Amino acid sequence: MPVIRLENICKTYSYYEHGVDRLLEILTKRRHHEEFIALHPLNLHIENGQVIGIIGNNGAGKSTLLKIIAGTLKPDNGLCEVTGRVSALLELGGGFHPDMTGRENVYLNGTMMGLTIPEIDQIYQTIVEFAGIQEFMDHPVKTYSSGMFVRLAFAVATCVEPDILIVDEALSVGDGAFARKSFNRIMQFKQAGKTILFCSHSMYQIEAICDRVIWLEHGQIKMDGVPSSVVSAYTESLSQNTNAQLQANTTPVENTPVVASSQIVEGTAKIKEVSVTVDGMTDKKLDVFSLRSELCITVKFSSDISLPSPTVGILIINADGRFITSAGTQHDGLPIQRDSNGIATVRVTFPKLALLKGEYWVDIFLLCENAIHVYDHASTVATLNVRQKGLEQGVVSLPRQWAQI
Ligand SMILES: Nc1ncnc2c1ncn2[C@@H]1O[C@H](COP(=O)(O)OP(=O)(O)OP(=O)(O)O)[C@@H](O)[C@H]1O
Repeated sequence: MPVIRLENICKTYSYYEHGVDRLLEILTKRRHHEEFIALHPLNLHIENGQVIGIIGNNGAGKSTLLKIIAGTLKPDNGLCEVTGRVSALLELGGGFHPDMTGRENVYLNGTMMGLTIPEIDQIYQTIVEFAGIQEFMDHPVKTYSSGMFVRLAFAVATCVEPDILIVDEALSVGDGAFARKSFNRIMQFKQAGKTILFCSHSMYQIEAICDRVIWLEHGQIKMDGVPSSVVSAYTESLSQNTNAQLQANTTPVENTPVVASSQIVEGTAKIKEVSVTVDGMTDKKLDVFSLRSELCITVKFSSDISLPSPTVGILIINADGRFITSAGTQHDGLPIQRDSNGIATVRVTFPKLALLKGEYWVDIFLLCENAIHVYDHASTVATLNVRQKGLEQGVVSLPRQWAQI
């Protein structure tokens, strides 16, 4: 039986150009507003324990859908049935009263989620410890920084033992050590078999976490299925639109950049240096001879030594924004030994690089030990300009054997 059942749910927003237009509409009984359909009639069933990724372009209707499931927004029509306690992290400070203290807001939110005061008393300390803002709990939340807001909201949402957790990734993870902690928390929910709805623009994380993905486009379900299929169809559609945008938005950084320096913040890790060489040459733009050149990428990072060693990932992207290939120390089984300061350097070599002609960019990721949470990302550390002999087509040359039968 589904724990979430939506039948013919739809939502239209009204826009009034001037405040007075609402009044005019009532008085004149004539329409003085524009309408925008955010969700067309939509049907969706979600089973208990499923981890659902919601993806789609800006304005596709993801937040609208999630707010309806969370019960903070009423649909215009249709049936929305949700079984169990729902915790949602959708709007920064949503559900918090600005004039009330952190402590009062914990009690307010807890009661709104159906907990009794003794039940909230029992989890209060866990919430405070998870949020790590003990000394601010008696201050009004309007004095909080956005980071403190996120910490408290995440702690409340996940400590009340919800059956269904709805998370907008952008609002859940915050930064620094808290990012890792909150990500681990989401993974614990997954392992405990809870239902999770996870909205993110990071396709990597969607694929890593979810077991079903729903792609929304213009307020309709464009695709619903296993993550690998939906994510590749979505990224394919993005790559058709983003070529020009990517070119405009990406400023290649110097090769061998010092991305971060000195002391590492507790619970985090940083890329310190990256060096990309082709046949021993280092430059911002590198010439590569298909199937002959050797590409060598060296990454130095620093990390919190009290945590397991981070893992390193390399992503090669073409000028259309398509992910051509990736390689990671976790996937490839390289154990990384760090020095006593948490520093290590790893190198990956691609002999006889099998890319075909074209321009490619190299991105570097520093990830947690499970290669899910991203600590740090260095974008376009090098541009590879690949030339080739002959007319072989496509982006990669596959090893092969021909035979006449
Ligand atoms: N309260 C509102 N009043 C009017 N229009 C709204 C309101 N909330 C959302 N919209 C509009 O509805 C559409 C869908 O918005 P929604 O926030 O659901 O999209 P989204 O997929 O979550 O986008 P994003 O990825 O940018 O968060 C957008 O065009 C948005 O401008």
